[in-house]
Amino acid sequence: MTEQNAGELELSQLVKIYDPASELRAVDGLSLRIAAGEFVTLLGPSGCGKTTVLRTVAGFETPTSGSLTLDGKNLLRLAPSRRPVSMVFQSYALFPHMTVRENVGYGLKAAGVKSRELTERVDQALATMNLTPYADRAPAQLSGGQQQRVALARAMVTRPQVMLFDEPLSNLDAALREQMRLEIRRLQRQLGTTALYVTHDQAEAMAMSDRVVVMNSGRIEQAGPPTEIYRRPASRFVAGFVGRANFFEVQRQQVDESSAEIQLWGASYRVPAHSRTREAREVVLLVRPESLRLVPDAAAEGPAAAVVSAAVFMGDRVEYELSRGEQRLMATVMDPAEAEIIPEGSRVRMDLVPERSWLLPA
Ligand SMILES: Nc1ncnc2c1ncn2[C@@H]1O[C@H](COP(=O)(O)OP(=O)(O)OP(=O)(O)O)[C@@H](O)[C@H]1O
Repeated sequence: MTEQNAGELELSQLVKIYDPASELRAVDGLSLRIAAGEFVTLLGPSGCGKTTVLRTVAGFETPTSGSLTLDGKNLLRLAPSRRPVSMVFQSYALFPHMTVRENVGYGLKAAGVKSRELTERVDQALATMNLTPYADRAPAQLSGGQQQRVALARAMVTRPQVMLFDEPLSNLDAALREQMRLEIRRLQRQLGTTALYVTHDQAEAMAMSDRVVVMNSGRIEQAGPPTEIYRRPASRFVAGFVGRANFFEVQRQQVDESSAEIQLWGASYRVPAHSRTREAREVVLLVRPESLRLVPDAAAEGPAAAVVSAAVFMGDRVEYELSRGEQRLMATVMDPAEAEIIPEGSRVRMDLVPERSWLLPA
């Protein structure tokens, strides 16, 4: 691999304390290795430290302690402008008095790239982002989506080893956001650039990332591919933060490291289990809405019985809200026939898909 294409980023034991008097750790001993060319997303609630991590990699913040290396070289010693890193902001941060072409070429000009090469590279970046017809416009004459594409073109034209994204799609409408997710991902793959992306939108994180890092209070709760985060969450926090979740308190007999026998609703099920359930005193069963089965049954009673309190038709699926005493549960049924849609007020018997359920420490 060439120097240009490498880009393994390693964050080790990063700590950031903004205000020594309060001792609040915005980032609390975070370690993360991001492979060259990998797309990693930091996901978590407001204030969990995502932006601080990103800004530390960019060089806009200095960590209180810890190390940061790129391909083994210490990044902390380099000023922000000397780091082979570029950042795309939520607010686009374009220069309003410059044309699109000038905005995109700005970094190359500052780096002293000669005018012929500069023109070629800018033209290429504009073409990649479908911006050629807008080259001579001012940012104010573009839509939000077009402005964000200018910001992307400006970030990629300097051929950074790492691209940082700070909630870049938050200001766009839903349809455009979905389209831009794919565009950013395609561009990142094509360039082979390492990407660190910050969002609090879990769908965005799932759709774009090789790996999702779920953060809470400055620490990593779990890091893994989207399927693992969704299907095999390590904690109740992760399960509840990523996707929608029903939790049931259950008794269990551990079968082995990765499965357990549980009793629920008067039946026994064998379910996959987190390895830490072996030592845990209390466990909880996660059942995603699409793994909760409903059987209409006017005579249903006992713990498996519930009442449909809402049935919402979403086109490709129906989303049910169920009530069982005080508890509110969610069930999703994909693409049901018209006659299969269960009306509000109906009694149902619940069943679960055991292999799609997941036992975790409470
Ligand atoms: N410049 C600053 N000075 C003091 N405290 C700060 C500063 N920036 C962030 N913090 C605090 O550090 C913690 C982490 O903030 P950070 O912005 O990294 O979180 P975040 O996960 O990106 O949140 P959001 O999703 O709301 O942007 C918060 O408690 C925040 O109040």
